[in-house]
Amino acid sequence: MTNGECLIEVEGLHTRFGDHVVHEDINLCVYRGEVLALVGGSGSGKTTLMRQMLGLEMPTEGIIRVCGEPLHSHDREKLQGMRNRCGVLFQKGALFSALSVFDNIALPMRELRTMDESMICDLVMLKLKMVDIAPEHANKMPAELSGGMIKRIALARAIALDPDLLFLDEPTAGLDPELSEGFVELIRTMRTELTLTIVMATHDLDTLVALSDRVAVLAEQRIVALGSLPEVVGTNHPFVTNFFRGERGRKALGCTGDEPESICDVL
Ligand SMILES: Nc1ncnc2c1ncn2[C@@H]1O[C@H](COP(=O)(O)OP(=O)(O)OP(=O)(O)O)[C@@H](O)[C@H]1O
Repeated sequence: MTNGECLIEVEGLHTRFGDHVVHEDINLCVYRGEVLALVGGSGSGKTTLMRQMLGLEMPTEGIIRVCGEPLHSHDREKLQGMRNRCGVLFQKGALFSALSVFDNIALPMRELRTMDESMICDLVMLKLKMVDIAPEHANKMPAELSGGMIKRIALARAIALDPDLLFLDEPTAGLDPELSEGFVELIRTMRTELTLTIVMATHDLDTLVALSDRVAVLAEQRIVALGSLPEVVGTNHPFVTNFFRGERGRKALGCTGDEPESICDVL
């Protein structure tokens, strides 16, 4: 799945907002082709780290390299080119409320200024199809849509420019378990079809288990655990213990009590 190439490399990253220290010496590599999940308490700096990886915010110290090139030394044009290779599904503001479904998905294509309207129309309809939304919804406004549809359309916009990298901030937040399962399945399909590398922040254990190849746990301003799910679950850190162990963790990890020598042993 991955070829060992660091698509995103974070080195010695520190983030401070005034006196408030959010990150202290974060070092991380996101391998091409993997799904890396960022896990941590509220305010542990997951969203900030993703925004920094996108070049939307500057760390106080440290370097982020994308494809080997330091992000924050990029000029505006280069940064925009890099951003065009990234799709983003942020928790808040998933869609522009004043734009129709069609125009929301068309927006990144129009901003490129390289496609004519007929090509944009074909591509928007294709993206809608990819996320399982019927064409008759194209002219609807976001206020007319259910939460599940908004997520799918926001995903269609995130993949509008066929990105290499997808950032997902709490992708299943606000969805009931059934819708959440369907959405996770859709992300899995996209990941395979588009050979995406995904960085995702989530509190949801089911989403984490279903999608991630590796997990990075942010706590006390640092990465306190990093690795595959079994490696992380086996870590003896209070946040990890609270987050993964107990009934909730056993359920999400599918532990029935009959597994010989498995991840479930430590839960
Ligand atoms: N622009 C900013 N100015 C000041 N403080 C900020 C700014 N952006 C983020 N913060 C603070 O940095 C901390 C980390 O925020 P961030 O949103 O990255 O956390 P998070 O782990 O994504 O949280 P959640 O799980 O609640 O979304 C928070 O305490 C937040 O208030």
